[in-house]
Amino acid sequence: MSEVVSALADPEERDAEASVRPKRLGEFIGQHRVREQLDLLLRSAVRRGSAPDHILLSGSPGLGKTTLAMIVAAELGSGLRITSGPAIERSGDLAAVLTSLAEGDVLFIDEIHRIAKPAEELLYSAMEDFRVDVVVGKGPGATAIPLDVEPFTLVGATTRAGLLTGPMRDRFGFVAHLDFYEPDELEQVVTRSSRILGVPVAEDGAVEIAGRSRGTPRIANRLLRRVRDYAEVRADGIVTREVARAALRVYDVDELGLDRLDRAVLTALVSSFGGGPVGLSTLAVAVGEQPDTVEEVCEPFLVRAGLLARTPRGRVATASGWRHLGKTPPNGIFGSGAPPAPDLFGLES
Ligand SMILES: Nc1ncnc2c1ncn2[C@@H]1O[C@H](COP(=O)(O)OP(=O)(O)OP(=O)(O)O)[C@@H](O)[C@H]1O
Repeated sequence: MSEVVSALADPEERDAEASVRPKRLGEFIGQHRVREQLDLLLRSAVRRGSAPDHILLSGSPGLGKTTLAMIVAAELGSGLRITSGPAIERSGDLAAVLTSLAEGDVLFIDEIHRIAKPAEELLYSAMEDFRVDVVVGKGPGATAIPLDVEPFTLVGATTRAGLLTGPMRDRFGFVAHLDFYEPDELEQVVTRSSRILGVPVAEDGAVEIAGRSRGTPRIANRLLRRVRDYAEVRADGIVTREVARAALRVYDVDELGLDRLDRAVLTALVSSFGGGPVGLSTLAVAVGEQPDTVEEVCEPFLVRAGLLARTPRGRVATASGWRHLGKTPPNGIFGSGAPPAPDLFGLES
């Protein structure tokens, strides 16, 4: 996957990201409705002196779920424990985390839809009754030992809300979906981060970066760092529109913000499969990526940008998708009339 949108494997990138992470709700840009609702939830809990309801956050990678979980703990003045669904393989792993929580702690479970089934069941009783039954031994001699869990708030994050089981979803008292950000909000993200990082950015430079950030703050911050590198080495250090454009050409980010992988997906769809429909796994093989990456990282933005649509028969390139690649869409193709609806068949999870 392109380094510009890939996950944060690099510790340096992780540190750079942490340094610009908003610490309090008031610093969190955009997502006004979610922010207002969270503000009420947290303030009322503080006033009552009790733990707020469990919180479920869904949305594409890099939209601020981890940031919000940290903010929840900060606003409550509570401790924060962070884990992830794939890291919890056995229910014993989860029981150990749960029973070590202090009263009022916030437990953040990223990718909660990937938690193993037995651990998920253990989580139900912890969320509802602040109690877990730890099974000791095997077979007929196995005994369940009930253990108390201090009242805590679970913050679950998922990129695939549709994959959560009903019982799991029902146990969250507050459910919020994070949307892609508007360009003016991303411009604020870029301006704020440039101040923290000490990078001189002209207004038109911030606008240019924001417009190519795929609606995602993480990408806005990452593009800012790459454009800064370019400005320092090949220009006078100031990020202007021209500098941003030249830098993003080097990094293969086009004017809509599509990177190499996004374009590879769209190109495969149009050139190898005649515009579709084609199944997700076939498309993923064609671009040499995991189906999950194509589905969770590329598709939500391509769908939102109106370049790709998901249909019951598979993925199809819209007329705008063809045109974005400089090709003429065939007659009668999906989306050649009205602008395509983001997810016509409700397949987006
Ligand atoms: N609303 C926001 N305002 C300012 N910066 C933000 C906002 N949301 C996210 N960011 C920035 O984007 C980066 C990525 O955010 P975060 O790690 O919270 O995303 P995420 O949704 O948890 O992603 P993933 O699902 O991949 O873990 C953070 O470093 C943060 O600085």
